[in-house]
Amino acid sequence: MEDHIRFDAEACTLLLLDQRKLPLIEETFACRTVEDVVFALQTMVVRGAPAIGVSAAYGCRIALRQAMAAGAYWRNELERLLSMLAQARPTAVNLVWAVGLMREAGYNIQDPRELGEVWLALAMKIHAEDIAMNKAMGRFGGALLADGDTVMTHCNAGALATAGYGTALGVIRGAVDMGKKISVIANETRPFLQGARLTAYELHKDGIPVTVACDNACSLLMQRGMVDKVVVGADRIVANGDVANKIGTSGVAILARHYGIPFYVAAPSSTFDLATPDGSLIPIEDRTPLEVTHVGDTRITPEGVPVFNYAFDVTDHSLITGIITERGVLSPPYTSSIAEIIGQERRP
Ligand SMILES: CSC[C@H]1O[C@H](OP(=O)(O)O)[C@H](O)[C@@H]1O
Repeated sequence: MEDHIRFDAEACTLLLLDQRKLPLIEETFACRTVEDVVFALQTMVVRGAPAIGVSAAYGCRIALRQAMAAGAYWRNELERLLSMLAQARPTAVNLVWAVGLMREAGYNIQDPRELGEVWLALAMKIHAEDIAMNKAMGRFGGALLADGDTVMTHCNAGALATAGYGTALGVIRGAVDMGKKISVIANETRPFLQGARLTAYELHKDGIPVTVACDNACSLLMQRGMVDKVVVGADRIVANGDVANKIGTSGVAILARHYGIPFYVAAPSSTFDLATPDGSLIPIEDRTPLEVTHVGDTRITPEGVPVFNYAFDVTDHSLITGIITERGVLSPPYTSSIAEIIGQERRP
């Protein structure tokens, strides 16, 4: 599934497999303007921190084409569009990371046509690098799983959340590629159901045994010894190793600690935010109540009753057994291992 994000350079159009409609309908959503890309990000046509970053990189190229219609004022218009793009979703640091890389690459280029070529090449490099990083994580993380393990995961940190192969699911694919028999428990992950709809879709297509579990079953499954390890993705990992990930992740981590089950996070270096010292400062996205009040088009809560719909929570670094990256597996104390391994900044 390395083609769910495609860019038609001639038409300057971003083509996305519409994840709102999976697993029942496979349909492409076309983004011809920055407004289309922002819509796709905010409504989760495309979602997942690395996939958000790759889509935003192509979104910058679209912004440039759009800005050139402003003639002599194209730079001002471009900056307005880039700012709109960078603010589409607040938690996954990959979004501002990608837009920042594009801005940096184009800082001194005066000719918009030259800038367009530079930005297209960089977006394609970010795209290819993400897949390569995921496969490296698969090798490092796959070695941590044992033949016969049942691995719980939360949300979707697979090919659909990245440019391809996946982070948490990349670790599972890496172990399978090593010849290990791995079964997966996919927490359904209300309210958007990334686990039930997307992780189950990916792994079933790959022939990897997967069972969908209600989020509420987590403790029972662990208590009964049905979970050997937990591997999840991340949207932002900060300097002390605190991790922002899909709502419910911190609860899974607390339960894993209680039952003595190793809890791993898999994420590329582009998901780290070393400028933020700890998880209390990570912006947590507050999404539309409609995702909670409705399942599809069916209302399930009484009119007039308010709901919470925080999209992420923060897992304390003390609950994390290891952080799997493309540069190796980080161990506690994370403040020093992150500074040592991730702090050596490398550009794609
Ligand atoms: C490989 S990072 C995927 C990460 O992003 C998901 O959030 P969303 O579906 O809202 O974009 C979730 O936190 C996953 O772990």
